[in-house]
Amino acid sequence: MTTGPTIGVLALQGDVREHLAILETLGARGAPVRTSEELDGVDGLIIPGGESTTMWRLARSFGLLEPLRKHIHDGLPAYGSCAGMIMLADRLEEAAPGQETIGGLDITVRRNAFGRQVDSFEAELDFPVLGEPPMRAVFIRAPWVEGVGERVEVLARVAGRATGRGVAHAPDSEAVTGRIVAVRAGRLLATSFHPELTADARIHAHFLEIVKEA
Ligand SMILES: NC(=O)CC[C@H](N)C(=O)O
Repeated sequence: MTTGPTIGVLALQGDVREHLAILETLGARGAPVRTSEELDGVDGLIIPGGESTTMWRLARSFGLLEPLRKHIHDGLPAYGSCAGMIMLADRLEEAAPGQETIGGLDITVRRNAFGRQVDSFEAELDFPVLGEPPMRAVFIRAPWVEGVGERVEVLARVAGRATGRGVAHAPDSEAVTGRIVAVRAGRLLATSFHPELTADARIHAHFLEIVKEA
């Protein structure tokens, strides 16, 4: 019997259900991951948006931090959105005291980079590997990528055409224009924004391709 890959969604905290729902629309098998046994059974892992400090503390107290590090070091494909990007970063700016990450991606990520009063905004992003149309990206207290290592491919940057959403304001476009918000290095993919909150499934489909190649 041929079956597709199983994609785990780290289910300690954050928007787990939204990722599982998108996987379902793509016909992929999603599975929440809370234990190291559940982690052993997946072919790829999504780390959702949420709050990276909470996710880190829970991963540590559930004894998942080291298993996560080991699997990712050994080549498990992983995709992190927002807090998930923070969890995959090798280096953090504005980390909470003592905050650790899983790491694996040779990037420096600045937490809450778009500013305190700018809790939330949407922007159209050119995302060449996904083609047309541009990606409508939702940023919620989002990080940006401050710097990338040599082997990291930059997939998208903020173009400055941002619109306010809810009570938040559009960010000052001069300060944010050109900021890196999506990267890939080998089997690791990360975005500052939340594709799981829009109907656009192209990032998840792209991640499924990475998993299938691996
Ligand atoms: N929407 C998000 O995932 C926000 C991330 C959050 N600011 C953090 O540091 O974890």
